[in-house]
Amino acid sequence: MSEPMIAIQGLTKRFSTADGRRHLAIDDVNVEVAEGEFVSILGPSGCGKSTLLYMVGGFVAPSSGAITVQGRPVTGPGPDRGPVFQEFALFPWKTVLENVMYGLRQQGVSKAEAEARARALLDMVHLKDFADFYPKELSGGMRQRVAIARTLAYQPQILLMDEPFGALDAHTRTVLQNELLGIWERDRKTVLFVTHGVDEAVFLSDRVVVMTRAPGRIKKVVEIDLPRPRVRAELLVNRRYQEYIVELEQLIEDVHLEAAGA
Ligand SMILES: Nc1ncnc2c1ncn2[C@@H]1O[C@H](COP(=O)(O)OP(=O)(O)OP(=O)(O)O)[C@@H](O)[C@H]1O
Repeated sequence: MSEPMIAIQGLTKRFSTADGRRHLAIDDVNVEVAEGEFVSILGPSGCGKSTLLYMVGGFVAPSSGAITVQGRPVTGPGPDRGPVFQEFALFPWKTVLENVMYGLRQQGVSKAEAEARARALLDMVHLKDFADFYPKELSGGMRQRVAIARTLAYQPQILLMDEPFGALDAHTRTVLQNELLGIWERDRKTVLFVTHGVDEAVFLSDRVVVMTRAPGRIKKVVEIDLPRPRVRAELLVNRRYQEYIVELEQLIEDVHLEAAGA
């Protein structure tokens, strides 16, 4: 088997709480993600999904265990891993075009080339006519599209997405899920995608990693064996799709019951 794109081994994270105690957030997580694979992390609030993603991004250091990307240990952020995190807001004082160009300019790409690439990406996320707008003039869905374009601009091999569509209305979420799948099917980046949504996880993913309540451990990894390209209307009447939804809903319910001591 070829080397995994991301290998997470024995990963543990402890935080110090305000009163000086140590809080175990992630406990002995082991998972491998293959190149080009779309893997979602699903679990209850506070189980450590974001922390796991931030550690892969190199923004948070593990307490123990190891993360490698293409065999190289993660020691900090790098251009091979592109974050799409809600709190990584767009620069409000820059236009949409300037926001998408920013990372490229930082990397030393010439202004003309950065602009050409940024415009092509804005076209891809259906925002070509909004290049000169400022973030505050856009809807939440449009802002999230800009954030995705900005990350794609510097061509990371891995996309790290932390509930990127969580704050959007149901219709916009569906539209952006379709767009993300379209982009992914075209250039097959490796994606690690944190979500609370069972249907979102099944629709998008090759595999879904279900986590327990805190401290977050892996409860089960469910392989989603559904044909691609995926068309929502077809999946909704697909019996296997429905079975995955039921299986994952049941797993999430079990996680909550276990935590309640039932
Ligand atoms: N910087 C930090 N300092 C102390 N504790 C932290 C820090 N970051 C996260 N935690 C704790 O680690 C645990 C996991 O948090 P995390 O945000 O990773 O969970 P999550 O599964 O992403 O939650 P949600 O689904 O609600 O976003 C929580 O108990 C949280 O309070």
